[in-house]
Amino acid sequence: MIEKVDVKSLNLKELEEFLLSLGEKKFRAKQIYEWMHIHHVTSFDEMTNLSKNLRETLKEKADLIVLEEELVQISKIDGTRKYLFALADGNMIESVLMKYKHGNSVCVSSQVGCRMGCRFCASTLDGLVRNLTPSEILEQIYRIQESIGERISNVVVMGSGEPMDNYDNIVKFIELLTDEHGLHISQRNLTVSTCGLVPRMKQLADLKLQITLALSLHASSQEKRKELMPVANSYELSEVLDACRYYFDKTGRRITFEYSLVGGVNDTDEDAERLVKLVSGMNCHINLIPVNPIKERDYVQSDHEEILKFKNKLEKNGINVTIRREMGRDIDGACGQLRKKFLER
Ligand SMILES: C[S@@+](CC[C@H](N)C(=O)[O-])C[C@H]1O[C@@H](n2cnc3c(N)ncnc32)[C@H](O)[C@@H]1O
Ligand code: SF4
Repeated sequence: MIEKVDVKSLNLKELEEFLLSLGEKKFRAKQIYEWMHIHHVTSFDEMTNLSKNLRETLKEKADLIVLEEELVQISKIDGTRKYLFALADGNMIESVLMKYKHGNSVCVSSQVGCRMGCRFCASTLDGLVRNLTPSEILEQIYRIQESIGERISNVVVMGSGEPMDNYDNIVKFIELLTDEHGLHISQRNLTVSTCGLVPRMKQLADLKLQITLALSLHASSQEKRKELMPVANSYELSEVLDACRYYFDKTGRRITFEYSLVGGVNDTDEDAERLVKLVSGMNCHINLIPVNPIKERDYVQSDHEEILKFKNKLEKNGINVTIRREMGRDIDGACGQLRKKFLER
């Protein structure tokens, strides 16, 4: 069987080449591109300015990737929505919509599952199933925008999966998401979070994009990081921080460090002091995240007082720090949990 072309993962130039290969005029590509990336139609039949013949050819030769909304949970506390989407092959992924005063932000998944094995994370419990295509990552945003009837202005790649482990597809996704002929989200409104795959972080830096890179740090010593994140067995903390400095040098973009506070594990005074030393002199921002306990592990959240103490220590040393608001506390919290619960059922 000849494989169909995933047209939503093609940039305009590639789509033009595809149309030319079908014996069609180049300008058809722009029309199809707009139907997919601006109007977010769900079938070739809705592309009404194309001839019937062309629509039939497209059905035969191309795939129009569309996600199916399987379930939505809406937080009564802050309106956060958690979506479970079905992919064409039956796999499930989750995405989150957070409503802020400054606009709507969507957190997307980059893989089905994850193979990085971080101890506190529900996404990795069953390992990696597969990478998501650029179209499947984009679709999470398009379906959510269509379902709420409001524009999405911010995107964070912080759902299930390690984006730097799906590098080429993520870079293509960024190109399509920020393209002026599509949804045209500003690069500055996009954050990509990584557990610290050093060579890929440097490769991304070399593209000199204006996106924010977030590093999941979670520990201030190599030993403790290794305990929480197996990826630390491959890269020393010093190498990961050097890659962050490299990213800043190439892009001028301030790095965000994510630090999930786990009670009794990485939340002591000593941890905070080491963290201060580690990032001193760097143009960065630290996001403290009270860990969201998952039932498969016995990690617990730090006490509220400990969290404040930790934050104050950083602030006193001139570090930009925020405690991340726990959005959607009343719906299946940690990413990967909703999918896991659904699969178990
Ligand atoms: C799910 S990951 C996805 C992006 C990328 N793989 C990474 O690790 O940065 C996004 C962030 O959520 C954090 N995270 C995962 N499970 C968590 C939990 N149970 N509680 C709090 N934060 C968690 C991760 O450490 C990471 O900083
Ligand atoms: S925290 Fe990120 S890298 Fe680690 S297992 Fe979860 S999704 Fe994967």
